[in-house]
Amino acid sequence: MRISFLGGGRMAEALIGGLLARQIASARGVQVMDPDAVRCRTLEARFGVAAQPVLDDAWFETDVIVLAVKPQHLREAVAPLAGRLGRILVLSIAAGLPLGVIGRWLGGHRRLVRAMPNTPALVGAGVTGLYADPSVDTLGREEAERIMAAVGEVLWVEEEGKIDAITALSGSGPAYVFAFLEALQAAGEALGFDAATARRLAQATAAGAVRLAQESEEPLSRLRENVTSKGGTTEAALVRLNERGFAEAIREAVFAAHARSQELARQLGEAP
Ligand SMILES: NC(=O)C1=CN([C@@H]2O[C@H](COP(=O)(O)OP(=O)(O)OC[C@H]3O[C@@H](n4cnc5c(N)ncnc54)[C@H](OP(=O)(O)O)[C@@H]3O)[C@@H](O)[C@H]2O)C=CC1
Ligand SMILES: O=C(O)[C@@H]1CCC=N1
Repeated sequence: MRISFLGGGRMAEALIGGLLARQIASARGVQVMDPDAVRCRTLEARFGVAAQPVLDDAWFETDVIVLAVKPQHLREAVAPLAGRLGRILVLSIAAGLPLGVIGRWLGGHRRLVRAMPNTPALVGAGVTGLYADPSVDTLGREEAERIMAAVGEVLWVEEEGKIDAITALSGSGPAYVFAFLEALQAAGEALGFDAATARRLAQATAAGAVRLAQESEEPLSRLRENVTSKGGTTEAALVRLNERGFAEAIREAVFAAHARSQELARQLGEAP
């Protein structure tokens, strides 16, 4: 597959790494356009792909264009693409921007897929939600899925609105997990461990708990109960978490991210 990236930042780098490692594309089949020439040189040195700060005709000799710039920059970034796309599949990973808006910016292009990955993609452990414009054929869907599967799990949704929900849950989700780990590390330090030891204990606990959950068919509540001896230490901790409204705080956080994803396009002056 030939793949051109508009934007060569963190997510593009994760995707390029996964695509090359899994041989879904060869280095010769990947091109990047990013206005930062230093960034281009970094990507060229790391992956052997062609990266440049300008769009030329060769960049359009591709099967798929991945839109990997910040939502706030996307309108300006895609303006030079309008009318030059033909049958190229456009795969947007930008948060909060509906396909209707992107299609308009692309001069009415409909061969569009919207994806919402997350940063564990950097280590091949991402999860991505995908939504295709109804006009996209099976080949287009397969191409999009192969690209995103190079960096982790993929999940299709049939309603575009669900991409905003995926953004709130798994797109932003790694930050909630890191915030939890930071808090656990800080508590460990307060109990007298040095930072490295507290971090190691927090990370090993989270990794082990997630693996146990993945390998178990039990509901998560049962796994929690299995740790919680009556009158024991865990119960003492969970009482405090509940008093502090832990579950409500997570719910409110996810709903805030969801609302933000829904309002991003409106803030850019675009109705979906
Ligand atoms: N980070 C995350 O957790 C996730 C991000 N996303 C989405 O992925 C997209 C990319 O995010 P991320 O990789 O984190 O962002 P980065 O800022 O790391 O990468 C964006 C890159 O695009 C470049 N750029 C800016 N303007 C243009 C332009 N006109 N043409 C081409 N390239 C341009 C930027 O250059 P410069 O820095 O010089 O401006 C930068 O190198 C965003 O839309 C985001 O919503 C999706 C899921 C998760
Ligand atoms: O914070 C953001 O807007 C992006 C989208 C999901 C994760 N990061």
